[in-house]
Amino acid sequence: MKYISTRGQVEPKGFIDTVLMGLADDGGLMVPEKVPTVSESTLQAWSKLSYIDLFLNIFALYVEDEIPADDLRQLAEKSYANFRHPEVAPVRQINDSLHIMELFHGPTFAFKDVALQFMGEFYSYISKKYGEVIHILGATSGDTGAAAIQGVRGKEGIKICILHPHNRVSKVQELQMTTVDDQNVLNLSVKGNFDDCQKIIKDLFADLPFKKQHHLRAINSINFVRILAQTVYYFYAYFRTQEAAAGRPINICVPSGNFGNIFSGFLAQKMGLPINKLIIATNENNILERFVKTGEYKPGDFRSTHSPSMDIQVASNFERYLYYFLNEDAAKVSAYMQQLQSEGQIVLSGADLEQVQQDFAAHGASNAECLDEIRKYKQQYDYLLDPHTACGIAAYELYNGDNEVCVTLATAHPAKFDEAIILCDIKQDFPAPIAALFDMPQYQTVIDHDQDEVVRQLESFYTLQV
Ligand SMILES: N[C@@H](CCOP(=O)(O)O)C(=O)O
Repeated sequence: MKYISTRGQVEPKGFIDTVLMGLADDGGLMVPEKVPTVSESTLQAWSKLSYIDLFLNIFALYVEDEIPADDLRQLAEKSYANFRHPEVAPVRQINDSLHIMELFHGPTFAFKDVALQFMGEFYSYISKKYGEVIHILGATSGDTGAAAIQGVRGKEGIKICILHPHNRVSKVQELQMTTVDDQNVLNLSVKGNFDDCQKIIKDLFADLPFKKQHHLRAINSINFVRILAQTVYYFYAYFRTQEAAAGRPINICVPSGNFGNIFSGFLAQKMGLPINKLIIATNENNILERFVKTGEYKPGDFRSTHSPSMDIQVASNFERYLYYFLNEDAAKVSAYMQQLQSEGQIVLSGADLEQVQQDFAAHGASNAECLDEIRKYKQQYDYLLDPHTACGIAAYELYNGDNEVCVTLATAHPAKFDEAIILCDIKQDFPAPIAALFDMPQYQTVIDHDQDEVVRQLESFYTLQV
């Protein structure tokens, strides 16, 4: 299995080099040269596997012999040992048509742990086995940062710097990141929004001499391994719902900001998982909804919402979708991305738009809708949704058809977003690890939205002996 760039200017790479490269050196995103497909009989055989065995079977198709099978098993077992649920990602049936896959049983109570616990172990393995220097640079709207830091804190040979938007993440998200006192962690709180943070890190990754000199590694979903690790739970969700669905089509509804989570579902579908509909849920930052409904992909005005992890206008994995949408034509992808940069938009119409609408349905929930869903599900089912999952539920209610079953992905635990829960007049008890954060000192550097300042911070952090 080799990996290539969506823009076609990178020599094919193996799995490990692809992970280490992160953002492709030509500015594109790495994708498998050929997506492996699985037969019906394989799906049948996989449907009874435990989460870890399923993970190993799927990874085997992408990693081939680059990592010995025993090593990969150890890495996977270590990655999921800290999850609070033995199934890793359990599925709960809420009513006849709705199932919720709880992806928040990892150390930082968000779906990001599922991939980032593995990435932490993987980077540590690569650092020990090959002596690679691992200097992680990432941007977060709240959840990725906390999960990435948790995945590598205190690990030898690894340093991590995370940019988050100052005062634009929830209090718990901020505490999860900034109460970590390990010397290998640097939190930069940037006066700006998530898109500003993501742009800074992408520009630094695109500066190849800088990237090489400082051994920059990515943990965001620009890194293909993030996508792959998330693909596993789509298979798991499908298999765990099949019995209750009793032959009815199964849809999956996905709260998504950076398009990484939903793209993992798209990849699972491409591999042969018979997901009926992929439903994108987002908030008032509804670029993805507008794209699916009108064909116009155009970043709009940034809004602060009750679901801050999805406060994103420029969705980085959109480019991976474009690549497959354009029949893997890298020259066309480059032209579209060039157009996005110069004209600020991409517009699809006619048969192209119809194709997009076959691939996805999408809904951007308003702030009011989000809170209404939280109240409603607490009242009707005594189930407390976090605000991102609530946006997902709003989308499920709109797009799940009669006689269809839907798995909505619960991407975070409500305790991470008490600001929204309080607005619904609901009182929740915090799980102990979250409650403990409020008594801890914080470590972060607040900086202006200024790339040169980030460079200065990185240069001193990466040369620091820890
Ligand atoms: N919602 C994310 C934003 C970054 O997305 P990623 O999937 O590319 O890491 C967050 O919580 O940080």
